[in-house]
Amino acid sequence: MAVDKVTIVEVGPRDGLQNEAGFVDTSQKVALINLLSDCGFRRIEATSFVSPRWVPQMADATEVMARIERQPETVYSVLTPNLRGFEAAVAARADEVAIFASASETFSRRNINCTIAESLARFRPLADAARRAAIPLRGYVSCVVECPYEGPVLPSAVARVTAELLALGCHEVSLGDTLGQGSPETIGPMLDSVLAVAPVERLAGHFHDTNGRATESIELSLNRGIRVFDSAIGGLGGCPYAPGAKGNVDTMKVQALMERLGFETGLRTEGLEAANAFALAMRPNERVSTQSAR
Ligand SMILES: CC(C)(COP(=O)([O-])OP(=O)([O-])OC[C@H]1O[C@@H](n2cnc3c(N)ncnc32)[C@H](O)[C@@H]1OP(=O)([O-])[O-])[C@@H](O)C(=O)NCCC(=O)NCCSC(=O)C[C@@](C)(O)CC(=O)[O-]
Repeated sequence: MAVDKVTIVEVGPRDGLQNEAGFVDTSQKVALINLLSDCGFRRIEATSFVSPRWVPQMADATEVMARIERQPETVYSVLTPNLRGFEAAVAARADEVAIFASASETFSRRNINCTIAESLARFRPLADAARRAAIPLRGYVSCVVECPYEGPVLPSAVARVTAELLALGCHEVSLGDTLGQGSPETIGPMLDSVLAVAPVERLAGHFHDTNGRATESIELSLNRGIRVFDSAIGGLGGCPYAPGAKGNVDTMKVQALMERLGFETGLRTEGLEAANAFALAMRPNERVSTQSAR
């Protein structure tokens, strides 16, 4: 019988470390990514080319990309908010770039300092440049069920932004429960709405684990046919513009869930344990709370 496969996108080095209090040394970031590369991940989100004034933790993006030991089969992806970030990502030999929009207006303003419509307009030249350079483009939608500033988010708003990102040329859109407040009761209707406008094979789940219910949301998403999930080793991180949000769902938890449900991830247990121990050891006690660039 063919085994059903799931891809885990390891986002700890970016989504995790962007939120740590105090600057994590570049060597530590590089060592973490190298350990993750040894686990068999085919997709690692390594860093982001954003404004260092907004997210100081990612100020060493170019150096991180230059120093990691790349596995030939692994895609090293980076976040890019604008054309400037894209150009820096290309120069750093990123294999994939990710643009990030929000389903909530206030989160969009707090995170990237523009409205949702403005963000989509800003992404267009970036998407065109990515197409010309044949660099795969990933999209994110933040706040798919709840916004830290506006409260519950309408499923139709998530579907609208997802459709726009796909129209821009994203090969995949990752649905972000930024605040980690999702449950099957809220994730279900959101997925219903998104699946009405997007093919399931173009979607990924990105769940933070603030309430410890991320694996329930993943299980529900699996039942709807989603086979790509983002997670962070050691449960690292959060989002600097989502006060109160805890880290991404822990990669070890997702791996255990997939093993229990009979899905193959291609990840090596020994490697995961080593990377997990390293991530836990590098995790400072305190996180950044709300940051403001202005
Ligand atoms: C989008 C901007 C740049 C707008 O920021 P802005 O202030 O409106 O734009 P700006 O053009 O005036 O630029 C401000 C400064 O940044 C510089 N700058 C401008 N662009 C770049 C660049 N690419 N790389 C390096 N520097 C850049 C620019 O040169 C200027 O420098 P200054 O004059 O102050 O010295 C800013 O808001 C920003 O960088 N935001 C990023 C915020 C961020 O990274 N948030 C976390 C990631 S999203 C997330 O975690 C959610 C996700 C994806 O995981 C899914 C989920 O869970 O929901």
